[in-house]
Amino acid sequence: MEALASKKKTSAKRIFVCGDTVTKVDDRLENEVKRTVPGSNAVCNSTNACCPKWNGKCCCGFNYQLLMKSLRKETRDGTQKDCAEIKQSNKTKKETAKSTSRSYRDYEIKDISDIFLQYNYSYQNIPPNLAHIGTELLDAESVRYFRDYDDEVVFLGKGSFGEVYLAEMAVSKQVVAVKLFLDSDYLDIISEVIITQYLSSTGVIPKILGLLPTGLMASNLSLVQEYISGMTLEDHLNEENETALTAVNWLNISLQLTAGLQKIHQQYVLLNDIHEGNVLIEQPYLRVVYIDMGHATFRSGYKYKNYNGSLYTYEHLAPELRKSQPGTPASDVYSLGSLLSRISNISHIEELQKLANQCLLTEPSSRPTLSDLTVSINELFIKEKQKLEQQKIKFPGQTPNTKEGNYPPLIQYNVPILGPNAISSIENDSYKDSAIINMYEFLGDTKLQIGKFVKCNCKVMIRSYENGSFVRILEESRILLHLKDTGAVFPFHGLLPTGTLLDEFEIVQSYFGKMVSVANILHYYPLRLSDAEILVFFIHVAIHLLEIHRKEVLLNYINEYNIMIDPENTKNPVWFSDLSRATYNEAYVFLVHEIDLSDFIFLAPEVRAGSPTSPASDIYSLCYVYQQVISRLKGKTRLKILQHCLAVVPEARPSLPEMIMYLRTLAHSLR
Ligand SMILES: Nc1ncnc2c1ncn2[C@@H]1O[C@H](COP(=O)(O)OP(=O)(O)OP(=O)(O)O)[C@@H](O)[C@H]1O
Repeated sequence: MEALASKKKTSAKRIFVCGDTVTKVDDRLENEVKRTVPGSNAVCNSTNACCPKWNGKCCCGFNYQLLMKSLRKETRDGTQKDCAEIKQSNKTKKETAKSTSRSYRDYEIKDISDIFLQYNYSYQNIPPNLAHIGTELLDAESVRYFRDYDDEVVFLGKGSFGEVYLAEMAVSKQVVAVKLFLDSDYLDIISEVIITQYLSSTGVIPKILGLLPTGLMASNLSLVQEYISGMTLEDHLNEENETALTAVNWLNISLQLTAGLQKIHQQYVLLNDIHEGNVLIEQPYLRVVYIDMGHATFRSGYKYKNYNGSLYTYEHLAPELRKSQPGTPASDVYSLGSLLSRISNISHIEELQKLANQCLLTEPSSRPTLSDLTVSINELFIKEKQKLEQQKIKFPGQTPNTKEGNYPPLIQYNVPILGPNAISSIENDSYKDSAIINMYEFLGDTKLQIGKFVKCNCKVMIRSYENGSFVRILEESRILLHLKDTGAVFPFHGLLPTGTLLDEFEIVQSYFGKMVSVANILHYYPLRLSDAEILVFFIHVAIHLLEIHRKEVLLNYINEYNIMIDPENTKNPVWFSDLSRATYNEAYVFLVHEIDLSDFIFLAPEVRAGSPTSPASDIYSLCYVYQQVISRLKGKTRLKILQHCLAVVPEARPSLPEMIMYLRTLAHSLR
């Protein structure tokens, strides 16, 4: 008992039990290699050039594994004790953890660059090999393992080659997952690391922060990666966990799986081992991330060896892989098909099963390409999106007595079409207006210009969409007319034709020169605003949003760039400027796979996960802007963010009247 207690005490102090360097073993390795292969370099000239899986490059002409084995044997007693603490705690975890253990490590590789080309994956920008890819070697102190109440390191999961622990970077405090490789070959580890690093830019795998030596042997390494907070796809598919995911969520996941794999293949990488345990679904946004590049190959096909016939039991692998034939992009498509099939079972989306069946065809050339598959799943997603968007929205404050259709249908609003001479240009470079530039930079496919409306000799803002559809432009115009009396949007003057096509229309609205966006305020004027001024401004914004919701409109796209302020107008100082995604009495579903979710952090989590928008999702976005403003008020009284305002569960967020009341009380207390 006493011995146990004292052991605990030591372990609590020694957070970095696995933090020694590899110098010692590298020195020994170097000497040994120099002795065995005169003229060669110990861990290869460039570590990257060593691995057979990097396009078949192997620079070391000696039996590396044999050497490592003998070194390991020699040093076993001394060096391998370094990770004793973590391994000890693993022992217990091993018994409880669900093992996805697979023992088909033996493989051969075959260059298949030409096959990637046949799949229309461009050869441009694909390096000949990955010899240039490097990964930072971290020192022990840079990573701190989290410990639970029992002082055990926090275990995240286990695979056949490693165990994964929760930690944080000591300086940045970024939470990370540390994969401790167990009984893995040094070259395999480096291969996994290099391919993971190479794929970093795709955004569909966890980012690598570096490699952490965890003992004296070269293979005593841990991979430090971005922590993905969520469950594996396997957990979601496990019916015991009765998932709350809806059909649109599942289609979102399927789309990300397909588009994500396509991004990986576009880099000439095959994963060769796609299964439910190797996909993480980040909560609450349902971002799909492929983990475990342990079998991934660059420019090459993977050929599993099948000494004892056990490969036949791995049903997620394509038949050609199970027959020990080399893999191609179609082999990954087969494994993807087995995921889609399971998703279709649980979500009851029959059309998805049809697509999965095509992926699961025995003949690789009969399986669909990933681009065809993305198009087909996208069609299913859009069908589901339309169904959801047509559901009537329940706005808070609407009682059973509230009359249905309080307001006229949008079609009743007549949209004026302006003549060719309605707008004259403004000479003095008005496009340099900072607010406009600021909005312009953010809007991407939207163009904003300023002109003079001849009829009233006043400044107007002209908005055009690069890929706009007439139906959408018309709807936005009618919503602007519908909201006219709220004062929450810039007065709408009409549509300006710019070409001969129906989609070529620009929206003309009033423009008040002195206004700035909240983003401008944040970037240029943060210290000029007092807490009280900030509060007054947010009370105005919240009241405007309430008026908009009362008119049964959702904005669906509130961020710091499209809330405009006129500091000199005390009566009505704020406007919402972008109604390109606003809906009247309907929800909006974002095409999640088409947008870079990291740019849309102001959207409510459920919306980023593919669910329809709601009054609560507008409130989330508003609070997000509010939080942005107050968090940048350095050196001032920090106004507390409204409790639950950014809650993950929409029902937990306050209503707008509650928010307004809270902000007013706060403003009152500051007087
Ligand atoms: N970046 C991460 N963030 C959070 N959890 C992770 C992360 N990476 C891995 N995990 C957890 O650890 C488990 C094992 O990781 P991983 O699949 O990489 O190990 P492995 O030994 O290579 O597995 P396999 O047997 O599939 O080859 C995963 O199932 C997951 O639960």
